[in-house]
Amino acid sequence: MTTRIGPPGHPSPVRRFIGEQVQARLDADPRMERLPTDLAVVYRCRNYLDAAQCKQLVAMIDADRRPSTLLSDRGDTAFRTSESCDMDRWAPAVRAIDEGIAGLLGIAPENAETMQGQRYAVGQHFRPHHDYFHENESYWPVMKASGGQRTWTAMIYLNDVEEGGATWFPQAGLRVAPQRGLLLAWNNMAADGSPNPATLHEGSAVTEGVKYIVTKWFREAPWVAAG
Ligand SMILES: O=C(O)CCC(=O)C(=O)O
Ligand SMILES: [Fe+2]
Repeated sequence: MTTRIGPPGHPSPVRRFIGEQVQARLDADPRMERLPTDLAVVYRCRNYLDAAQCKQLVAMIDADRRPSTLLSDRGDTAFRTSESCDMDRWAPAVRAIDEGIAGLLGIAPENAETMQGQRYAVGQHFRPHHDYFHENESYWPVMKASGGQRTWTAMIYLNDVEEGGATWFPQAGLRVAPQRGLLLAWNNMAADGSPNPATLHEGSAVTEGVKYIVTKWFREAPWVAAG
């Protein structure tokens, strides 16, 4: 999750295969639109969720939110200032959406971490980071044993935001403004299955209003919850 110097990982046939399979599936799905960059594989789907589904997830986030945490022990509390929560995977509404996203990507639902809800108030942000694990960080052995590398990310905006709150990929040159129901999905790996540094992204600060999202991170193998 950090932006340290040095290669974050190595090529991998398994991750390469997952990348190709999911990309082929999304290319064939008329709902999906590939965003214009050669540096990363990023798709958008407008109105993936309807207003009622979004409203229900927002209410669940509001009921359960607490200050967000970081995986890396960078000790920088200003890095991710939003609030977040694990969504209850057994709640019927969450379960249906979980399974829907896994089906959309064609990845086994077991490979996904628990869906995470996130809320940003005015001024809150998530500074530029990678969703993949840096394999030279101290947390890697634990992550490797619990499903391995994060391959694809899927996130959904649950509301329109008055101003700010875009998801910005500074290296890939993409900026996506929040829009209720819009799903964004990208491969955190490069074509050879190694972590792709150009997937660096931030949740820019909200300047007016509040922003709600849900995020799903898919592992290369079935995910085993820590603890
Ligand atoms: O809030 C955003 O737009 C990005 C969120 C994000 O990067 C994440 O949850 O990993
Ligand atoms: Fe992220």
